[in-house]
Amino acid sequence: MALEIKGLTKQYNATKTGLSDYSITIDKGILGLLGPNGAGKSTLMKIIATISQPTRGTIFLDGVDIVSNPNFIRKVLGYLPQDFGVYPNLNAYEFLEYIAAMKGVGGKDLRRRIDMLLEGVNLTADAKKPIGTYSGGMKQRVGIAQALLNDPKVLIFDEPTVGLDPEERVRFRQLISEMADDCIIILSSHIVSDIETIADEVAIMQSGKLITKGYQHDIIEQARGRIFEVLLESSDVAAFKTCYKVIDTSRQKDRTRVRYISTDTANVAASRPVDAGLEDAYLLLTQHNA
Ligand SMILES: Nc1ncnc2c1ncn2[C@@H]1O[C@H](COP(=O)(O)OP(=O)(O)OP(=O)(O)O)[C@@H](O)[C@H]1O
Repeated sequence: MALEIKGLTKQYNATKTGLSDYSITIDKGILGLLGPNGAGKSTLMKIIATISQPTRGTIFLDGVDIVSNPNFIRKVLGYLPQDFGVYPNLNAYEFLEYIAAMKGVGGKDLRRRIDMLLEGVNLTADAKKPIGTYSGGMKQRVGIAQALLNDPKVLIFDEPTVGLDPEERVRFRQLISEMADDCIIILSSHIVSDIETIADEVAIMQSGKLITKGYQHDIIEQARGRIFEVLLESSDVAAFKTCYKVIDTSRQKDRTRVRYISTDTANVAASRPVDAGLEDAYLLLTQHNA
């Protein structure tokens, strides 16, 4: 199973472009979408979920054009939008029953499936309370459960970890990892470490364009030899930031350890090269293409 996206463009109006000639092939497994605000992540997800129409371009799922045949993907789609809304007076169980009816999911196994999903997102104990009384993270978990109701083969999660505490993030990761052998799973996040721990492959986007896509180690490789650390007098850090892209700083007694990107070999005295991670590569690649 594969999604083949070619030349996808979304022009919202004369000045706003959501996607610009975007092409990517997405296979089974978990693909993490990373990109700064406004990169086009939600636009891409909405178009794949057939909520929004592209201005130009094609999307084929297993050879079928889903822009002109949206029902082909809708039957196998689970989607958690960024602005997921719930009915505050329904409890989680009733809400999932309602969504099941909307999706045409029924049958004698429905009750068991809802119970299993509520267990999967750790809401069994609260399933009979009105959703209006839930915390943001609990509502998000209802959203995750509804996306899984129809045993989807294409799963799209727009910022699924927003509001989840570390324990619930781990639970989410386990839940979708179990499905990844058999599904195309696309998720976006602003939190690089979330993508790092969840995704097999990563697509970095910016200004509606794909910058790079690949397995994490191949993307990290692109930052090899470009990441350095130096110990500076704390009073010198502000000036340093005007010359270099600083990734992180940490106070060390009276000095500050600065992690930074240099596209030349570092020419700052006392700098040392350090191993790159996904966050370093992300910042390097998005800075380079800005
Ligand atoms: N309905 C809309 N009308 C006009 N412009 C839009 C609309 N939706 C998105 N845009 C614009 O399209 C671009 C891409 O937005 P999009 O929401 O897809 O980015 P994103 O990567 O999901 O950002 P974020 O991480 O902030 O959610 C932005 O410039 C945004 O302002």
